[in-house]
Amino acid sequence: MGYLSQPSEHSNMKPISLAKMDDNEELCSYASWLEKHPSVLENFDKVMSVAEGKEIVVFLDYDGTLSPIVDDPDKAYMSDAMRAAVREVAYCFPTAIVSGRRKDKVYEFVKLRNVYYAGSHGMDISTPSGSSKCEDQKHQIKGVDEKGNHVVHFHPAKEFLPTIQEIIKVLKENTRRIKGSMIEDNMFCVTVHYRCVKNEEDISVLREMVESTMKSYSNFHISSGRKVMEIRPNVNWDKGCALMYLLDTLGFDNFNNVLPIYLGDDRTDEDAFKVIRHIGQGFPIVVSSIAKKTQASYSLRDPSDVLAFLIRLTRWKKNMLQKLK
Ligand SMILES: O=P(O)(O)OC[C@H]1O[C@H](O[C@H]2O[C@H](CO)[C@@H](O)[C@H](O)[C@H]2O)[C@H](O)[C@@H](O)[C@@H]1O
Repeated sequence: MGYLSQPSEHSNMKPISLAKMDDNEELCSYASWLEKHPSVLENFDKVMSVAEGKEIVVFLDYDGTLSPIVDDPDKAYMSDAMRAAVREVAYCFPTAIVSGRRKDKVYEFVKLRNVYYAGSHGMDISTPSGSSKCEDQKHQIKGVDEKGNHVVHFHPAKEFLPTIQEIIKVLKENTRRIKGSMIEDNMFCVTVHYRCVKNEEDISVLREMVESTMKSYSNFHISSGRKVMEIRPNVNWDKGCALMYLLDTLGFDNFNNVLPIYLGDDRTDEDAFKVIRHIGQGFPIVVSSIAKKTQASYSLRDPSDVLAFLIRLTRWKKNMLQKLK
């Protein structure tokens, strides 16, 4: 299943216990953390000095990166200013949004036709032509995307769809009495939300309920996110593999010249950060206002910093083009 031999953390994984269910663990002071993961905004010119002449490809996570974290996942709207900035960036560079959410939902929020979308933590990708290098040809199927374009869909977890629907039904039933909890259908994965569960004891009960339910589904594993438990099928695929797949299918498989920029705030984005480190060039950028363990080289504080960075990136490209005239 692996793509370009990416190592998997999830193969043969059983449901695991969640040692930590909070948003993030603060490690040290933000100031000392910033020395290791400097702000890409404050060091913009220095950082971008290596980018001249390179093919920049931009990858953006959605929740917590393009939209602020809110209580109701159905109301995680991005601002018009952010939408305009992403649109401009996508005119300048190939741009993809890689989200844990189902792809159609992300498109509903973003509403931009000039970006690529990868949903369900990368397990739902549509690109113009698919990949000839992909080891997993049987999961590439011709179809039509949300924008009405003829595309090749890549669905590495397709076989799991009926079981995922069953899990959603069972989880909704089993967790019904936990006030504030919510089960989100993310197509190829499931998210159990507890941001609005006010009673601490209920959070522990919810965790036990989910773990005990998932004992019957050994082909799935549980990971943690920002006040969520994520239930994902055991396929060797993550946001890092999605990044590689997108680079390849969009024609950027010559790693000498490509410079991926990936912005994300969550644990699942760390897989993409690792891949960029492995490629050896590009900018893994974590969005965080607290010090936390990360593979990212640079940081941005919050979505408003992300907005400022995207605007700056577009301006940089326009200046470059101006210089060439
Ligand atoms: O990969 P992402 O685009 O970052 O998606 C990860 C999860 O994001 C959403 O949940 C998070 O944002 C919600 C809205 O702000 C918030 O209420 C929740 O507590 C956060 O965890 C989304 O609802 C999940 O399905 C995604 O898996």
